[in-house]
Amino acid sequence: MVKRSDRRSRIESAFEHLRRSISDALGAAENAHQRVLDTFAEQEHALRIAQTGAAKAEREPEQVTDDPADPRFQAALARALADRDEIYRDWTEQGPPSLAKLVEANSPGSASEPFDTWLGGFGDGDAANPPELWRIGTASVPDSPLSPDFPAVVPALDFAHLRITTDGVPETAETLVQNLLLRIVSHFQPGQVRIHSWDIARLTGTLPDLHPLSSAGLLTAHDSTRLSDMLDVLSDHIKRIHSHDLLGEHTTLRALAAAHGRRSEPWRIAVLFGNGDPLRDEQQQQLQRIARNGLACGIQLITVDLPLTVNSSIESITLIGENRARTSMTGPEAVVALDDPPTRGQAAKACGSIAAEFESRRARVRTFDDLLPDELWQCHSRSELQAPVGFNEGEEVWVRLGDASPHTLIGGPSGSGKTNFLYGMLGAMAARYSPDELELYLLDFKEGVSFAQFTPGKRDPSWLPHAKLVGVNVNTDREFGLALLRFLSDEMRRRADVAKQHEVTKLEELRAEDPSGRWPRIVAVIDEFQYLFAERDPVTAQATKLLEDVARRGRSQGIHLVLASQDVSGIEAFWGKPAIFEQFILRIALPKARRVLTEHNQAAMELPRWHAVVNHESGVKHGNEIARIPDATARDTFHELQQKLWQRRSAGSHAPRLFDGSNLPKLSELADYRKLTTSVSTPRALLGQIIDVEGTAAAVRLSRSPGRNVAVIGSVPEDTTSALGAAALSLSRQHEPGTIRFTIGSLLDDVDDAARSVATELAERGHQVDVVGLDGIAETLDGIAAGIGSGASAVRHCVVLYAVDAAQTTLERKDPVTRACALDSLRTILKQGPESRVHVLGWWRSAQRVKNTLGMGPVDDIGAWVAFDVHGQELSAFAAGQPVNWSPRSRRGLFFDRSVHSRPEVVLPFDLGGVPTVPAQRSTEPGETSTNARAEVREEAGD
Ligand SMILES: Nc1ncnc2c1ncn2[C@@H]1O[C@H](COP(=O)(O)OP(=O)(O)OP(=O)(O)O)[C@@H](O)[C@H]1O
Repeated sequence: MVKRSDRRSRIESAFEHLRRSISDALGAAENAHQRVLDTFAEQEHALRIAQTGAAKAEREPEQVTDDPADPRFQAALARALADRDEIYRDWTEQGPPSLAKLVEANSPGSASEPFDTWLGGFGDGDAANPPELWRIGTASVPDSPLSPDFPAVVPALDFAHLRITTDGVPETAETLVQNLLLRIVSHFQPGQVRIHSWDIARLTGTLPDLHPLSSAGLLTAHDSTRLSDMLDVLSDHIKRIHSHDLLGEHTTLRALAAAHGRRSEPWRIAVLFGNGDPLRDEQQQQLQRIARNGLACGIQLITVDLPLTVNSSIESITLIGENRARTSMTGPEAVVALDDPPTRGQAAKACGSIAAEFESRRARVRTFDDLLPDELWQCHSRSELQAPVGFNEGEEVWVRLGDASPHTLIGGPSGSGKTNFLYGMLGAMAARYSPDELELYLLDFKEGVSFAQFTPGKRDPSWLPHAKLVGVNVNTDREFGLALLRFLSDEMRRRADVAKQHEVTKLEELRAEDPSGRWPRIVAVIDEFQYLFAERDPVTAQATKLLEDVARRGRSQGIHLVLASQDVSGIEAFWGKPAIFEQFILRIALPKARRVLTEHNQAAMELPRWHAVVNHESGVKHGNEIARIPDATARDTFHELQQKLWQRRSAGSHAPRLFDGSNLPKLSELADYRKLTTSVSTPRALLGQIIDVEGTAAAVRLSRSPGRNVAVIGSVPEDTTSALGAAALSLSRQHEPGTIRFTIGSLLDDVDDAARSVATELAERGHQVDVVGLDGIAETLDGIAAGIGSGASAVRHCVVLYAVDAAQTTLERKDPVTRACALDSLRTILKQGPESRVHVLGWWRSAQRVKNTLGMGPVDDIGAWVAFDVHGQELSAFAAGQPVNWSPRSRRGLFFDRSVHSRPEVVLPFDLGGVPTVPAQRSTEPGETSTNARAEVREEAGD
């Protein structure tokens, strides 16, 4: 029995164990299950919190769970908030302060500062470097921890259009736009920003606080029914700016302004208030086009409730009620609390004073000084030259010489102010560009000394450091115009050759390739240039050819022509050659100028005094800019500037070469004369000065070869004695005493003093000089001829004969015994002398008389000649038989050296300085004088 009860208790305890085990096992499973459920619930909460946003889940937990107290939700929320804080930490600590700092630095003054610090003043912001971002309010990210504030800014002006979408309350948008525009118009000089507004819903225009700007034309409120007018105005601006300002390397006004340090056009901001509906098709398309192309031209659109889709940069602001907005700049998370506006009175007052300031600037009489920059010589001429020349309603009107407008034509009747205009333009350029950036070649064909101011004078030693050449009183010396064109053409070729070596084609590229080289732009001014083409002759033909060359190819080599004329209508060479004329893209028409602008452009006819039409579009009407031209020739204008520039000139700066057609060049000052030295094997006899840019001497080399004699032909003693004297004096300079001797034949009373003066001067220089009169000439020539027969001497012998033909009878007188005459001796000297170092420098009073001396044969013994007041046809025999086209003119000669010339060239006789060319008075008989002179000279020469 015991056994049975034991067994039962064991079974019961076994069951008990089993039950406990089962119970334990079941309990553990339930716990595990619960844990899994909890984890799952928490993750589900986390997922929902993530979908809703941690901040919203915290703010409105019932959006995420039915039981916000559920610890599993709380755990998930705590973790989400901790993660968010971790993610935001960097931004929270550094983002807002660094943003505020960036805005402060990049949006100075009215671009970001509170209204009360600047409202009511006039800005002087740098329009070449405008702020990119403009403040509209204070932003925060409500869902971020601590939610620190930061300034909310939007791009404006060149950088982006602005699209505003309202919440149905357009007044908020209007305040926002007004605030932004107030900041912008107050930032720059009055006039730098122009506003256009249009409101579909309001006939009276919008932006009431800005209304005072409209009195000065700074705000144009367009009629609500005439949107097209506004769009047309903007489209026209874009077209004009493209064809006017953006022709060169720059594709935006902003880039152009950055390169030149100034804004050539004001900004135009167009504000359009719509009603949410798109515009009519063609208006919408036009608006899209403006949006696409406007920013490059400084045209910014601000649209309100107007659908607009463009590829160009556009920022959007969406108003969300209570003066709050979201912007594309700050992203969807940030909310912008828009700035409160200033009071209406404050804003209107500020706009009123901006308008008044603009008006008063516009009305101010601008002077020559206003054409000058604050700092001299700060500009580079790599791509073009530009400078203001006048003012339009107070705004500067600029001219540009560059690829797009290489050359200028200036027209206006006498007294209309052409010379004054040139002074203004050249002054404005010379003040901006240093002489390494700009060189000037200035020629005035009219009588007078208009450009002489640029060269040193007796009272004022200053000169314009940019000027290389100044030609005044050139009216009869058309060859000088030709010489300038030839010089420019040669320079153009030289530049093109160097460019080629650098494998480029244009000056601009050459300057980039050769930054250390000196490649200034050249401006060549020819005033009254019609004189150059005044006759139908070879000068006109050559000038036309050269002008065409320079006009066409000068643009790429930085060579710019500025041609001015009273009347361009009669210039056949010009009008008959469209290829030339087309290159003169910049036209300046002074009041009543004819044919400078196109036929249908009559603007010059209505111009008031001291105004000009400046037109960079070949004179067509839409290129007209009217400018008031300041007085640049009055006292203390150009002259004062020249003084300043002269003081700044570099150490090596030389005064410009002056060609003054009314004065003769002084032999003693001529570079070619001063350069003469004794260390030459073949001396050169200088006869006059060639009409060229350098002022080269007309020189004949007296080598030991046949024909190296010089004939001076003509009946005007002052010219011919100058040529003979200059020849003798220049030869003396190339010989040590004892290595040359002179025999001066003074054969005409009228020139005896001139001959004797030269003889005295030669003797004073230590040379042996014999002066012989009519009485002794035959014997002297016979002696020299006989000497030639006995071989060459080491001493050069110059036989200088004043008026050979005056001794013709004497020379022809035959020796009764030998039947020989001195004329034969002269012919022998002419023929055989040069090889024996004996040269004749003779003056004959006509071409026929030279022939008489030479006899029947050819004229080869006269290798070089200079002729004054002799007609061309008389000279052709002396110029290898070619026709010589020359009408004599006062104080000019024709020079030909058969060994170097293909055709004769024009020369000026020299002013010999102390050595008189013609005697003032005669007191004694020629024979006596000669004898006395001989004695004197021999004495002085120590002979
Ligand atoms: N913008 C101006 N403001 C004041 N005076 C001016 C202005 N332009 C020219 N003048 C004056 O008018 C006169 C004639 O000017 P300027 O010599 O420049 O004319 P021009 O067209 O070159 O005449 P011309 O062909 O006869 O030489 C000068 O006395 C000059 O001082």
